[in-house]
Amino acid sequence: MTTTSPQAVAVSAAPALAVRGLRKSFSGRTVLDGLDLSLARGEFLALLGANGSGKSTALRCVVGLESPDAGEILVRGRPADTAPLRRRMAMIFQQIHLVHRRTALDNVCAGALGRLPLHRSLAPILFPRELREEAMLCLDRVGMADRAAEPAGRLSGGQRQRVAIARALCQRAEIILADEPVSALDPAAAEQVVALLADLAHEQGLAVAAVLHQPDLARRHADRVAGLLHGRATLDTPAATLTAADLATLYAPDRDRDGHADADADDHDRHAYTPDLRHADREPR
Ligand SMILES: Nc1ncnc2c1ncn2[C@@H]1O[C@H](COP(=O)(O)OP(=O)(O)OP(=O)(O)O)[C@@H](O)[C@H]1O
Repeated sequence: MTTTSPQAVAVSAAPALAVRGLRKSFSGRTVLDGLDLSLARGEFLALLGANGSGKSTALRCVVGLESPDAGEILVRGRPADTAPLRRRMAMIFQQIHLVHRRTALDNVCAGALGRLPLHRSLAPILFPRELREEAMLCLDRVGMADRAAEPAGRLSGGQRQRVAIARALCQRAEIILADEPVSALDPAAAEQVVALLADLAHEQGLAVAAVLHQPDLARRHADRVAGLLHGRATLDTPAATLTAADLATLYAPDRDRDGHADADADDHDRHAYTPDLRHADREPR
């Protein structure tokens, strides 16, 4: 008879990703101030927050592009400080990092480089047939199979972002972290890419977090919204119940670190940034 240890049960029930007490300063300036976040399998989380609130730094710390000063990053309950656990995460950026002269298919195959023997990863011609087949399935999943042979540089921004997502799938990432994936896209392409990220969470069980500067997109497609203010998650709410008041608190320039109004802020600062709240208070989905 096999028995499961309480520790193993705790790990299997753990969220796909948990961030606890994350701290990061640059030159003595606090950017992350004890950030807590969690992300479940099958969940699409939108990260909102004003410029400079620490969203990119948080994602960069999670994937290991920055070293946090303190805090814990757990993947399925285990510290994410080993290469195999880090490979479970893929990051997608606003600036899409594809090799433009290579085909979409080659770029997607590159997602598997971390698990290929070195000699197979040196030249695309050596990508094994099985990998190319897997990459084709990934391109098909993002609706780009018919452009597989096209050099990435000839694709539109939205198409390139979908190829970057296919590359994350080919990496077999379980967690996708997207930093402003649609900020450079037109509204239709942005809607398509965010809907795709939501589908990957809901249909494939991936854990997906995306920094968005469009509360409306978050409301339409995300399950949950976390809002960062001065490097802390001060808002955590189902996306469907996100209110104009939530957004006003998050984006008001005159909020202190606890989200309270700062009586000293002058009127110019107070009106420096007004998010588009026109649709924020409509009925939940
Ligand atoms: N490598 C770095 N060195 C110094 N300062 C940095 C570094 N990276 C980020 N910062 C600073 O940390 C603060 C938070 O930056 P971050 O990019 O995380 O914010 P953000 O919420 O993603 O903003 P945005 O919405 O504008 O992308 C900013 O003031 C930024 O200048």
